[in-house]
Order: sequence, then structure tokens, then C-alpha cells
Amino acid sequence: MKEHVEKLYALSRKPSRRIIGLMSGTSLDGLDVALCRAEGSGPETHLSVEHFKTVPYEEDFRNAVREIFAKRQIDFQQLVLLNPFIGLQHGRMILECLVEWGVNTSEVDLIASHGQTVFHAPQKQHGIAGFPNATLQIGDGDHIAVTTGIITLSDFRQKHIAAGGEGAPLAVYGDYFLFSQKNENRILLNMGGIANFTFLPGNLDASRVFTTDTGPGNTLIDAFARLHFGKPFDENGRIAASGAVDEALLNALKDSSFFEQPFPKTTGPEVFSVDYVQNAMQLSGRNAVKPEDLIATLTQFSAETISEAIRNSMRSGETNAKQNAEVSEVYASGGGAHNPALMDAIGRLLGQNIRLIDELGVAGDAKEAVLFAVLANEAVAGEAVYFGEKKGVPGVSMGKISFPG
Ligand SMILES: Nc1ncnc2c1ncn2[C@@H]1O[C@H](COP(=O)(O)OP(=O)(O)OP(=O)(O)O)[C@@H](O)[C@H]1O
Ligand SMILES: CC(=O)N[C@H]1[C@@H]2OC[C@@H](O2)[C@@H](O)[C@@H]1O[C@H](C)C(=O)O
Repeated sequence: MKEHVEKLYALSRKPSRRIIGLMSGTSLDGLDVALCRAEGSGPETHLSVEHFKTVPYEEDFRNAVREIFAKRQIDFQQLVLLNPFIGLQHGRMILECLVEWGVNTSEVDLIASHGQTVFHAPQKQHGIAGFPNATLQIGDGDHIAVTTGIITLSDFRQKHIAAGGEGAPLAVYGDYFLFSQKNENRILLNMGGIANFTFLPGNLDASRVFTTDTGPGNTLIDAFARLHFGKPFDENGRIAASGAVDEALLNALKDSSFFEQPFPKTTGPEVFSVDYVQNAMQLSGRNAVKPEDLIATLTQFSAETISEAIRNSMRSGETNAKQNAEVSEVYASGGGAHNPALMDAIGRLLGQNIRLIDELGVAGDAKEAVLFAVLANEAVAGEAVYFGEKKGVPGVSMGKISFPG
């Protein structure tokens, strides 16, 4: 119906838009819901977060997703059922948040839904000749639009792949628009299940922006905190602090082809899994490592691979950062920023104080949801931005449009 297209056209011309950004990451902790007010677009985007909440997932929901999450062999029906189910659940969670915040659905212009990643398979990882980079996020956008009555953009990663990327990291676009600062080189480090960073040059040159995943953030720490301690994660890094790093195991953990691949690159729990760690334990003959030493080692593994990716990408000229001559301030976000064992180790390895993204005006836990709101804002109101010819940051609009009726 043409009324929907006209509504979309009208909101693309509004001076500001109210957009709900949604993120449900690899940690499966819950749905991050950020109600944002966005003015302008591109490097002139001004965004404020009006409300933010992480709606925790019920254990049943989490287990249903875990049945198919990052697995090569699954019950196909479970995948098909979860696609609309997650869309419906996310739609209902949004409605609950709006009631809690006293905001009517008619006061929201757009929803930007990341969906739930269930499998990430860049070509370098699946290695199957003739098949492209691939990734799958479920939680159908039509179901969110119909449940909420709000125009919904979803499935952002496919266009990135179609335009030559690996479908991730997408944070780079919003990072550049919201957090670039003249005369300060910045590294925005996000530590969710998987860790990634964006380099933002202080000369604001979009073609020098750089982004990559670095490997595990919290995913392995979480998996073994669950297995050995019955806890969802290592709260405040206490378990890691009580253990000692096992060097032989650490070396075996670092011996993966992912770390040899050139930048930029992406990965997921498909690679960095319980099996991955158990394999490293076997290869290093460290099967009997104490649980607290294992958590300390996994924390150090994340810290070292994060800091080495930052160092090496700078050195290799990916960022044109002139062989380390230019210092960057590092701002952390994501759940890993709450883990002092991880933060301190990265600070020590990089030899600098790691700051929090919160200093730049957006709460670290809300950042990824906010960045999807920025992508939706760009899709409806942005102009083309040229990020240069290098891989990983194609200048394309992203998100598929679902109308509510
Ligand atoms: N107080 C804390 N101490 C230690 N770790 C914490 C704390 N709070 C959160 N975390 C970690 O952060 C994780 C959640 O992080 P986050 O929500 O950023 O991940 P995500 O968005 O699911 O992942 P991704 O960015 O990979 O998609 C938890 O699973 C836990 O490992
Ligand atoms: C395929 C996928 O969902 N990747 C996530 C994941 O979580 C962190 C890292 O791996 C990053 O590449 C990405 O998410 C963020 C939001 C991104 O695209 O920037």
C-alpha cells in the first residue's frame, strides 16, 4: 500500500527521528532495547539515548536458541520455528519497554532490529570453493513490524556481504558518525561474546577508518564459567583473579589459523567454542588444568588476542597509522568492559589506560543497539558516504524494510 511508502518518505525528511535500536548478541543474555532520538545523518548525526533496557531472556528461550546456535548439525524445524518466534518475542519485549517508559507506539518512527545471529560463516572460515561469505540472523522483521505497528528495518548484514564484506563488524559506521573526534585517534573496542574494534583517525578521513573482529571476548570465559562453576559469567573477573595463567595452554589456544589471517576478518562461537578449548587442552597436555586457572588463561587469551590485533593492524599499516607513531585513545564497551581482569590485562599489554565509551556519552551496554539505530537512520535519511576502497567498510545502505500492514 502506498500509504506505507509515503509514511516512510515523510519520516526520511523529518529533522529528527525516534528510532528503537535492538541488539541480541552472541552472549544470549537478553535483548538490548535503546530508544534513540536521531537528528541529521552521516557525520552530522546527533543522537541521544532516551531510554535503554536489556530485557533478559528466559532460560527456556535461551535453551531453545542454544539448540541451533553456532552448530553445524541442527534440527531444521527448530530453526524455522525460531525465526518467527524470536520476531514475535522481540516485538512483545519492545511493547513492554514502551509501556514501562510511557511512550506510545505512534511516537516511534522506526525499529532497527539486528536479530539473533545463529551462524556466522565467512569464506575464510568455511573454505568451500564457490560459496561466498555467509551469516544468518533470525527473528523475522515482518513479525516485529506487525506486532508493534512500527516500520521495522532488519537483516542488516546481508547487504554488507553482497557488497564485498563479511557481514561484520557493522559497528564501524555508527562509530565513525557518532564518536569521531578531530585531533584524537580513537580505538573503540567492543567486548561482547566476540571482540572487535574500530579505528577512527583524528583527521576524520573516512577512508582511513578501519574495523575487524579480534577473536573471543567473553564467549569462552562464559562457557567455562557455566561448565565448571554453574555461573553465567565470571562476575567482575573474580574467578580469573583467583587463578594463574597456564602458559602452555595459552600458547595452544593462540595457535589458530584465524590469528594468521590478514585483517579485516570476522569470527564467531562457531570457531571459538568449548571444543576449541578442549582441543587446545589436549594438544598442550593440560587436560587437568584447575578450573580457576582455565578461566584466568581464557581471560588472558582474550586480552592478548585483542591487544595483538590492535597492535598488528596498526603496524601493518591497515589504518595508515604511521607505524605506531600516532597514539590512539582506547574506549571500551560491551559486557567485557565490566570485567576488571580483562580490562587490566589489556591495559597492561597495550601499556595504556583503557577508558570507557561511557565517557563519550553513550552507555557501553547500549552502544551496539544504538549503532543499529544509526544504520536504520542512514538507510532512510542518509546520503552515500565513501569509506575508501579497502575491504570491510562498503559504503552501502543496509536493512530490509518491513511495513506493519
Ligand atoms: N560484571 C561483569 N563481570 C564480568 N563479565 C561481565 C559482567 N557483566 C557482563 N559481563 C560479560 O559480558 C557479556 C555480555 O556482553 P554483551 O551483552 O556485550 O555481549 P553480546 O552483545 O551478547 O555479544 P556480541 O557483541 O558478541 O554480539 C556477559 O556474557 C559476560 O561475559
Ligand atoms: C555475525 C555477528 O553477529 N557478529 C557480531 C559478533 O559480536 C561482536 C562481533 O561478533 C561483531 O562482528 C558482530 O557484532 C557487532 C555488533 C558488529 O557487527 O559490529
